[in-house]
Amino acid sequence: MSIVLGCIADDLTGATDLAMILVQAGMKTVQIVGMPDENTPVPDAEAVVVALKSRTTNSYDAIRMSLIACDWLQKAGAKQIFFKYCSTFDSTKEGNIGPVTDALLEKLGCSDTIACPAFPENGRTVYRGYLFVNEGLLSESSLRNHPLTPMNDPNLKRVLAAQSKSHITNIFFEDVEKGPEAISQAMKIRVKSQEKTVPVIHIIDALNDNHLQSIGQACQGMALITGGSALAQGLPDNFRKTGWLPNFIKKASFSPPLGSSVILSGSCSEATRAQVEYAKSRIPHFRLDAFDILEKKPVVEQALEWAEQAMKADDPIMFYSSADPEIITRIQKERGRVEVGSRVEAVIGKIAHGLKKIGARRFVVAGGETSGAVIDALGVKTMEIGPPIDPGVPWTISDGTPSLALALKSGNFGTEDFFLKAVSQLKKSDEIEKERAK
Ligand SMILES: Nc1ncnc2c1ncn2[C@@H]1O[C@H](COP(=O)(O)OP(=O)(O)OP(=O)(O)O)[C@@H](O)[C@H]1O
Ligand SMILES: O=C(O)[C@@H](O)C(=O)CO
Repeated sequence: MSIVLGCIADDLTGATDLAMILVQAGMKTVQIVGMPDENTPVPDAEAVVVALKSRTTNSYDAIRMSLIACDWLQKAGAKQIFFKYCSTFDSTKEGNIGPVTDALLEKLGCSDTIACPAFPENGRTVYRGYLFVNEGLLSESSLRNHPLTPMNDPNLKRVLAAQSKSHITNIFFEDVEKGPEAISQAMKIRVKSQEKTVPVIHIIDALNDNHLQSIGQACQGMALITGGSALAQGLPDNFRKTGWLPNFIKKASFSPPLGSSVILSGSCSEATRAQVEYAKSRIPHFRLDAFDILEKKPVVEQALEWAEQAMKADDPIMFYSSADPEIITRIQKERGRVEVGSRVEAVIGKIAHGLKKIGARRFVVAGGETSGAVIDALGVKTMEIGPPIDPGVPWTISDGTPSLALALKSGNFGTEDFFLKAVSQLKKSDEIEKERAK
């Protein structure tokens, strides 16, 4: 088996989201955590997703990491590179979506690429170049209060033009609706009519999965594509047409390790806060106070002491630092956004490490940055993708001994009962396994 599609994701939960969509579309997919190097074995897979932590780093580092990942994927045989970012286009004024796309365009020698964050199943659609979250504009959604990447402008052309040296164009819904041929044609016209000698990035409208399928088909043979995970659903068929991918889909097996279940939430999104509230009234929980963390109180020790007792019962337990926007704004004003974020992440990582030592084997983590910190602390290098819990969030199993079951949830994904649903999904699979073994 050789790699056909090489993906670079700018955060961990986004990578898992993409890997799940590729698996569902029939590609054997492995996720590599962090930058691969010459010692990283090429997995036996058709698609590889490299999960970086480059969404909120400085642009220099984001470019450097993405180019190294791209190089590795190309050497491993990838015929197309997919730069995956958030379906809500999470980025700062400086980047990193624009700078990384520019650098990849240059490296791959492309005249153009596309940018399409749409993820209709999760309510993200693009119409006339404006990004919508459910029924409203991006800038009216809770993403305007994101602690690291507040999104206040829904006009993707404007947002990307501020970050990128490329020429930004739009391909509107009317062309997309007509299908792959019309989309390809529209892209060609825009590249031809471009007077400057810079590459072109086409922001493409997409309101539903049919549109994404058409866009995927129109991208056949394009060396670089960029967008949200849902864009991937249209790609495997291109590879089947060229014979790079078999026409049958093999179902992968999934056997999660046994052990205690823990929930770690560092996401402060609206969806996660509702999920935390839901779980709080049902399972033992421990609040991580960001002010205590900044004052260097022994939060990790206290949390683990509590966990040793709480884990004696069979219930999952939850740790959360998730807080309301007013509290976040206050602490960030006092101590700086980056400082607060990284200190809280470090503490959650240490707690995860301690929990593994005392028997936790099933981790549900909320938040992309938080998941990155947890995975680092747990020493996970690769992950195999298992069954979906909710759109965009699968169970996964890590490499290494002991192996761990991990559900890494993007901040805004999942239903209100997500945490408990994820845990009971594995319990059900344990019961089925027990029955089978009888
Ligand atoms: N109480 C708190 N006060 C200030 N910052 C916090 C607090 N709790 C968590 N944080 C920080 O907020 C950030 C949340 O980002 P994270 O990526 O984990 O979640 P998210 O943005 O909701 O998820 P995603 O990136 O998947 O959309 C992290 O850096 C985390 O450390
Ligand atoms: O695309 C999304 O919304 C997610 O995969 C993600 O990246 C959130 O951090």
